[in-house]
Amino acid sequence: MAPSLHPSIDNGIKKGDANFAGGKLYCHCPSNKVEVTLGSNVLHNHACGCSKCWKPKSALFSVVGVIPTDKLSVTANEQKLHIIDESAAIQRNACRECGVHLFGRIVVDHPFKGLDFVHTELSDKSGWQEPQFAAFVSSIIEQGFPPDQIDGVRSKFKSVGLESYDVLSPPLMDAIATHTAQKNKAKL
Ligand SMILES: N[C@@H](CCC(=O)N[C@@H](CSCO)C(=O)NCC(=O)O)C(=O)O
Ligand SMILES: [Zn+2]
Ligand SMILES: [Zn+2]
Repeated sequence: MAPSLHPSIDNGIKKGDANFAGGKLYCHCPSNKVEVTLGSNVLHNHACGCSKCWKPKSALFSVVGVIPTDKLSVTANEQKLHIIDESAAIQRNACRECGVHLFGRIVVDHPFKGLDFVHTELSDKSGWQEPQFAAFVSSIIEQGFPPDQIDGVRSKFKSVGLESYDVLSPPLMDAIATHTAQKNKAKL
């Protein structure tokens, strides 16, 4: 059986709703769930193969999108959250009990500062923006995926309409490079 890329990708992608207004995310604890309320849809939703993003059980990829920080609030059981790695650019706030990542916040100078990274599969609503592309695909090899099977992964993404990249998509990489160029100019 082919390995699961992600449950929301394996059987084809369901398009989101352009007028979707947001909803709540819940961790996987059976009770006293951490609850996060999002006041809008997400942007730049994508599959991510990196080793740091939270993936559901047995999936090779995470699906992660961004939302402005001021549209996100923790509305229940915040005391269960802890930051996985304080030194990472994206500070991933996870539930201490079930391990699910509720949101990742950028606190350092970064082109995406002001945006939080979230996993819309933690919501019980549909209408969230669908994944737009696959990022950090080769990173799954770093985590042990057989390199001779990576073409199959890229083909599977293609068959559901997603381009594969080994970093982020070109428009997002351009935004990061523009930010770096501006910082470099400021130093001259
Ligand atoms: N090969 C590494 C790549 C990790 C990486 O750079 N991840 C990206 C994308 S995360 C969501 O798109 C990133 O920006 N990371 C910053 C951070 O995690 O703080 C690996 O697989 O670990
Ligand atoms: Zn939990
Ligand atoms: Zn990632």
